[in-house]
Amino acid sequence: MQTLTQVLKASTTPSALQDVLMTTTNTCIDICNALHKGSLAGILGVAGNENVQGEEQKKLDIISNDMLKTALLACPEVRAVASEEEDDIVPANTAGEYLIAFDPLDGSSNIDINAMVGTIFSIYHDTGSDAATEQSFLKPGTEQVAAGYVLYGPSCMLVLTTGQGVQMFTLDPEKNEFIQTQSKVEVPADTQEFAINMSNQRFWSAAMQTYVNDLVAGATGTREKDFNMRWVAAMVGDVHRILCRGGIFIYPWDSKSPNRAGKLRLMYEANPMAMLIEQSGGKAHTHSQRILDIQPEGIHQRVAVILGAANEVDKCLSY
Ligand SMILES: O=P(O)(O)OC[C@H]1O[C@](O)(COP(=O)(O)O)[C@@H](O)[C@@H]1O
Ligand SMILES: [Mg+2]
Ligand SMILES: [Mg+2]
Repeated sequence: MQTLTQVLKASTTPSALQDVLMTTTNTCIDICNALHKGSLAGILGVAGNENVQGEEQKKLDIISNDMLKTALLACPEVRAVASEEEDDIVPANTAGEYLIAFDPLDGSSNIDINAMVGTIFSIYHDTGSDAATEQSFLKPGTEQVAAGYVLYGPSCMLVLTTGQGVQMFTLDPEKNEFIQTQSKVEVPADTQEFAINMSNQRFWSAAMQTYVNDLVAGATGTREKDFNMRWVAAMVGDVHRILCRGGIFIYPWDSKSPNRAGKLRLMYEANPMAMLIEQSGGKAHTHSQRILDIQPEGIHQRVAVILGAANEVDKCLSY
């Protein structure tokens, strides 16, 4: 079995990008080790601040953000970073060639119940003689050169794409190294499993309510087949399930917050997951367009997300 380093060395991935990927994923191993210490290290609970999006920050949101920021700013190939937990982009080395956007800890509400969380990252190529600005990051997801996540679950896993399919790696905790455990991930086009936060049902659009009602009606309704439901409450866990055994994941627009397009963030969550899903043969859309085609207007922009099994995403959009 090959290590991540060996897989990258044998690929056409530019060596500078390999450095960025190794820095990112090695830092995730450090985050994993910190998570495993849990209460023993005094790292659980709330930090007492809000992020730029008005969400309560957990101590681990800040710790994992600081760990990634510190490591990436010290990497000569990194031009700038953007994070869900930072108000503004953080310029690094002007001569660096890569921009990294990340959600340092996805599924924050799961931390205190010892359930699945993860780190999601998205990488763009960018050069220039001046320091990077927010504008440098505002590229559509089609321009990502790599995307992935590290899932801190019963085992620690890295799921990665550099635009040539999706590979899975499992952390060997004795060697502190990711080992390739799946070389080609494929999402089946059809499914009988969906993921959505049902408690928001009355706030969805009429069309979304009809679509989900038809799923719930199962074999007795127009779909004429039963559907199972799962909700990890961490996008990283729900997307991982879809990459492992298929399904559809939806975080739609809702009228609880009518002025925002959705809950999830385009740069840190939707774009990297959309690249992974498309690279595995699935689809990723908002209510009206392909996620990877969106021209971002701001680094903290939110979007509605409908992703997973290609035929089921099409079915949902047909409503
Ligand atoms: O609280 P809800 O509605 O179940 O939302 C869960 C969703 O929110 C998120 O936790 C948002 O991510 P953060 O934890 O990074 O803010 C997603 O991972 C997840 O899909
Ligand atoms: Mg998140
Ligand atoms: Mg987060």
